[in-house]
Amino acid sequence: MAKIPSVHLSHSDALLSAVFCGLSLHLLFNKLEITHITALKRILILSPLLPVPAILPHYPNSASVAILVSYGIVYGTLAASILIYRLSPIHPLAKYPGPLLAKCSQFWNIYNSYTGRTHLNHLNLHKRYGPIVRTGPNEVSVCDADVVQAILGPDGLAKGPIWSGRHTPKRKHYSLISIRNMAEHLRRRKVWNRAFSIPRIKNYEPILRKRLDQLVDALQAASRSNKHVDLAEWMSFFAYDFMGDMAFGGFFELMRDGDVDGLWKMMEKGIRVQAYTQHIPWAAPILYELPGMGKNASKLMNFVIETSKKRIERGVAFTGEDLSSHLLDEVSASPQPASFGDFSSDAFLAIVAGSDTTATVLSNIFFYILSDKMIFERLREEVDHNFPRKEGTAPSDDSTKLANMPYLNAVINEALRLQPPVPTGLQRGPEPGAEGKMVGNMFIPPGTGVYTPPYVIHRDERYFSPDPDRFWPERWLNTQPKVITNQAAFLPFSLGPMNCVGKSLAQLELRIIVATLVQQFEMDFKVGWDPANWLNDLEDCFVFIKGVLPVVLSPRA
Ligand code: HEM
Repeated sequence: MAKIPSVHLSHSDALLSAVFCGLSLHLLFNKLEITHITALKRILILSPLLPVPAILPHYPNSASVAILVSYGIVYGTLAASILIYRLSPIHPLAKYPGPLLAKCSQFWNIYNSYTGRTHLNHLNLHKRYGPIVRTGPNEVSVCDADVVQAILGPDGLAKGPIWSGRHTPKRKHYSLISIRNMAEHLRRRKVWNRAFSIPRIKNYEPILRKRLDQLVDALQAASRSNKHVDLAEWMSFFAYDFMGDMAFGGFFELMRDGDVDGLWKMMEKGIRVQAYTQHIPWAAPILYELPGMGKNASKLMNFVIETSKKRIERGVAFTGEDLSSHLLDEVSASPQPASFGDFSSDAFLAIVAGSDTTATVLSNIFFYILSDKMIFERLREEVDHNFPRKEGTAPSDDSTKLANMPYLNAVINEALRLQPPVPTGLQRGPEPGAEGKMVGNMFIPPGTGVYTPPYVIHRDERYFSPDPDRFWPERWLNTQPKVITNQAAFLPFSLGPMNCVGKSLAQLELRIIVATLVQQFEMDFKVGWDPANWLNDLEDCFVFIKGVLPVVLSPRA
């Protein structure tokens, strides 16, 4: 065995050298956000060996004890130094109040994600501590409409640190949503803006109508069996099939075949894993190496990669205009297609970002309107008035009319307000490597994540009153003088240059589906089912993961 060199220092100086090594590691990690797994492993494994030559002469009979002592002191010092710094008044976020455990460690946030209660937790924290709360060692949550505009708006911050932890480490290519460099984000966003511009969305209406007809037929068939259906599952399958059409011109048939390939389940499991890794970007590469952790995300990604290849083979002439035709620039005279890596990452993003969110909002809308039959009836009256059944007109015939139906849009807005599908995770921060930045009167130090949690802001009575916790669509109708409905504090699709690019498409989907189903079906919760289950089962895993919504349907006479 190779002889370990030794350095002669007194016992206490030798131990101090290990303390010094631990402090230096803290300084290094404080300066640099190291996410390169090999570099991280090397630093963590090799650096505690540096003090060993000084410690060894004091343990002449056992080199392994000397090594253990060195590792113990280095890691112990590193942990203690981090903790003391985080709780000390010199920490740049020291002036913001928050729970002690949150200031100490991100494990507090991981635990909250594990319970699925992050949205409720943030709500309680803001009630207790006020508009700015320190929710992590290097994190704050802001519930103040003016500052929120400054954070998310055009002069605001870049995507926050959670996006480093949400990116699958082995993938070299980033999807639009996880790009933290603002200039690069802007560059990649252009093609998405084009694909989801209002005139383009008109072109997608026939695809939406085809899938809507399929949904209505399937629900009618299900209603004939006299059994209840899980309406939330149907909304998910519908949204997934439609996003498959939108992104690739086809390939998904969950409404027809059920989730035979386990695609929806894979997506949900992947979402849960990311909800943990987002809190500790530096450890994400290590976590993803644990057995089972990245399995579902990579299975789904592989499925999307295969589908992307098939889509390229088919070409726009076969599929018609879809998101891929824009990402691949297929209709241009001198095409400048995205690389295959960027294309498949963005196609993956469209499927996840576009299906789960829409399905959750649709499910929430039906949950709320079935909970209050007066609302259901008022909505149906408006739909019937605009699309009289005896004249044979249908809501899907006229999207412009749908956009101008006040009560329909009030119902949709109210569901988006009370249960925004991204309840907490709108996070921004200074770009990696950049200096800190002022937003409003707040200085945001480098490495900080700033949350603007819609779930909390939407329930603040400064912005929505009276009864901010009540589902009350009338608040959106501007008919009563004392009602406050502050549009600037309404963020279900976020704000600014990194907001939801699919907002107009999503609104179209919501209007068409809700108006059609309300007009075509009688519906009620399954007898004996407790509606309180629905809200209890909503879990904040960055997006909401939902439970079951058992509904009995019958075609309207
Ligand atoms: C009701 C349904 C939807 C809601 C509530 C919603 C909400 C959101 C939110 C809150 C964000 C995060 C923005 C941020 O970090 O500031 C987002 C991003 C995004 N959404 Fe949606 N979304 C919905 C539907 C859709 C649809 C149908 C698509 C179509 C593909 C879509 C595509 C995207 C994309 C690509 C991003 C990333 C944008 C970027 O980083 O520039 N979303 N969405």
